[in-house]
Amino acid sequence: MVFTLNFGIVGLGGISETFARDILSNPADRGVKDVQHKLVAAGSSSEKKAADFLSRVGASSDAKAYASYQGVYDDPNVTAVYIGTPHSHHYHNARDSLLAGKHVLVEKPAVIAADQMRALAKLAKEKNLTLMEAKWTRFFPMLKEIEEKIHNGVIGDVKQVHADFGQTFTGLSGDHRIFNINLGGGSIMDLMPYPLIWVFTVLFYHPQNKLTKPAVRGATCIKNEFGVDEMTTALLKFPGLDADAVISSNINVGSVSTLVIRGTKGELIVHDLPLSRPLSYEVRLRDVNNPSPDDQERKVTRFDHPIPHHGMHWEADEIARLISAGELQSKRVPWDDSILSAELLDDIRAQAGINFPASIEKV
Ligand SMILES: NC(=O)C1=CN([C@@H]2O[C@H](COP(=O)(O)OP(=O)(O)OC[C@H]3O[C@@H](n4cnc5c(N)ncnc54)[C@H](OP(=O)(O)O)[C@@H]3O)[C@@H](O)[C@H]2O)C=CC1
Ligand SMILES: O=C1OC[C@@H](O)[C@H](O)[C@H]1O
Repeated sequence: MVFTLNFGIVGLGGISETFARDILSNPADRGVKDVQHKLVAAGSSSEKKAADFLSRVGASSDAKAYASYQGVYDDPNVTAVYIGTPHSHHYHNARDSLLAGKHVLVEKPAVIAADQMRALAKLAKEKNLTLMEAKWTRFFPMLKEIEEKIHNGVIGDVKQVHADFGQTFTGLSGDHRIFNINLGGGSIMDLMPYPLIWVFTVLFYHPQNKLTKPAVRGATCIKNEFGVDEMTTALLKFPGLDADAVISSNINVGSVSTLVIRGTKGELIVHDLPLSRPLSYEVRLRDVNNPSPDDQERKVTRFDHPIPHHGMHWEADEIARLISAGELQSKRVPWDDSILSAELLDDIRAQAGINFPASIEKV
């Protein structure tokens, strides 16, 4: 029996379009047989924008176009709402959806401040509804494979993760969400969630870490003329593992993103980035009996993982399975995961000196 999840989407920008196309792709293309998705409604700042969106992405002709988000929340055909609005709006949109009785998949970062995530989790529990942050990369088969290998000691004891995500945003005005402090702009909120996804995968969820929270041991940023961070670097300490993570993000110089995991027996390097959607990796093992690791050739094995379509369908499959099973939260992105990443982003922003308006942080 195939479970069909009826989605409504609010905030019809770039990522909502990618998400819509992915959920409407054939599940067989990714070997999925138990769930499928239908796009039944879209809510926007204008009805025409919503109608054009639905027709462009190939939704069925009975899908409803609304000139408001509330139209989607109140539509009885909608089972789950996908929220693709700017960061500042996630909390309020997710709250409104839950209050209207809808399950929620909310774009990353789910909230501006950790207290907002705590409030959403409490509300979802009270309403008996499924809530998940759209940390889509957590659901990639490649990431699951890397997680398993690292946790099984493929590169020995893991000592350091170096995760950097840079992407340039050129030709945009200060009103654009990426540069607008009132919309939660800057590299920390937009890109840093991905270095964190990798650090969580490799270190936080490492069995020997026993879910011990890392400490932020410093964060520094460069601000741009609009007052948002355009480049940030932070250091995380995992005392349970005796391992560190260096994470960085930038929206000014882009350049070559980096993801290297270093262990006592070698390295695992992720290639074909961005960090949000990588396609391959290599495991580089040294001869542990050789006392001089720097001088020696590594035994290198490469693994390729092409992604069918864009890859956001896997997170949609996850929430469909959760809803079908009556589960409120995902085991791969539980509410505590979203709360912890929000706490770390709060801490990084505080140490880097980035203050958002109180109006977008409040519960
Ligand atoms: N998972 C991923 O790979 C990606 C995730 N994202 C995340 O998705 C979210 C949206 O990003 P993206 O699609 O690039 O953003 P866009 O700017 O392209 O779209 C955002 C949409 O939100 C709505 N909106 C509501 N209020 C505002 C406002 N005050 N200013 C601007 N837009 C508003 C608009 O839709 P409408 O007019 O229909 O209401 C707008 O089109 C962000 O949280 C971002 O972090 C972004 C890119 C990739
Ligand atoms: O989530 C994201 O990943 C890819 C980036 O292009 C985008 O700005 C960001 O929001």
